[in-house]
Amino acid sequence: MSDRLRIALQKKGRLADDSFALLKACGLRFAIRGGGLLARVKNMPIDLLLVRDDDIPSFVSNDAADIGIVGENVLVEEQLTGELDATIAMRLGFSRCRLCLAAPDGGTVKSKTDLSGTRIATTYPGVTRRFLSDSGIDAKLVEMKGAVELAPSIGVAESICDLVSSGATLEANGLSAFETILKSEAVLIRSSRELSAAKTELLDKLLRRIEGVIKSSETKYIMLNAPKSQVAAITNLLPGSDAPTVMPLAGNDELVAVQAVCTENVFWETLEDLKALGARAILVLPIEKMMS
Ligand SMILES: Nc1ncnc2c1ncn2[C@@H]1O[C@H](COP(=O)(O)OP(=O)(O)OP(=O)(O)O)[C@@H](O)[C@H]1O
Ligand SMILES: O=P(O)(O)OC[C@H]1O[C@H](OP(=O)(O)OP(=O)(O)O)[C@H](O)[C@@H]1O
Ligand SMILES: [Mg+2]
Repeated sequence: MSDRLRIALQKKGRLADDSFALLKACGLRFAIRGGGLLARVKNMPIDLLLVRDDDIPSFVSNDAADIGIVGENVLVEEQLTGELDATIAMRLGFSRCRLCLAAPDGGTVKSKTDLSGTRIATTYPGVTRRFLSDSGIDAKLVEMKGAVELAPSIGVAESICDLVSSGATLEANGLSAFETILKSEAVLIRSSRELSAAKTELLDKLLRRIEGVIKSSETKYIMLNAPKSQVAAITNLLPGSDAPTVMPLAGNDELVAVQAVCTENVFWETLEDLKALGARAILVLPIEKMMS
């Protein structure tokens, strides 16, 4: 293989846009067009292999790609159902969802204790089978390729094991989740193969940049004016900031300016609490890049 680092990515779907955006935020310049399988990064020796998400773990395992971005659910399923040399190098925090057991509202299956002797429809036989065996439940799996939420209404299973995010799909089909068997997010995977020195250096650089992008997306710069008497209480409320800068305001003896880097999410509730303590002119600013 050439010395260009090859990254397997989902071409289109729930992972694709955030994967492309993450790599672009890391400074990779590329364009995804038409039906091409390979996109070349213009400013770094990196190629993007654009494929169906299910193929990503095996491509990484079989050396068709050096690394890949895939849902943890797909990685774990492939680890359980095949011989796979691919493990998580970094968690990426997007495409969060959970693999859940769900059954029709008002039906006979209400919890995992009702599953014995029933049929469960799923596209994740490996993870579902592991859960059943760990829980000592003897149920039959009905493997499907998609549209699993329809299985109970067409009479092929009493419950399903499928991905849930907002819960809208379950609700639209009159189903309720009663057990989460796997929590998932997008992950960057690699094999145990040793990479060339050049690729290792490039991968390390990419991983550090991804870390920086994830950290800066959670980090905000907060600026506000506060009554002097409330500075201690106000700085206590700033999420994940340890040393705020406190400065005098020209021509004002009662108020001071407070500025801090918050390393945790700043929610509307925090701003409301700050305001209740007398903070004014509160600004929350994004941080574009970070490196410590
Ligand atoms: N509703 C959701 N919300 C957030 N993430 C999700 C959701 N559904 C799935 N995912 C995550 O995104 C991954 C890809 O989902 P998608 O629906 O695009 O897969 P797919 O239809 O199998 O795509 P492909 O055509 O590449 O095979 C899933 O494996 C999961 O990790
Ligand atoms: O809880 P929700 O927010 O409704 O999300 C869950 C749905 O999302 C995924 O399917 P997707 O919409 O990607 O379509 P697909 O079934 O064609 O993969 C998943 O397979 C569920 O069906
Ligand atoms: Mg798929």
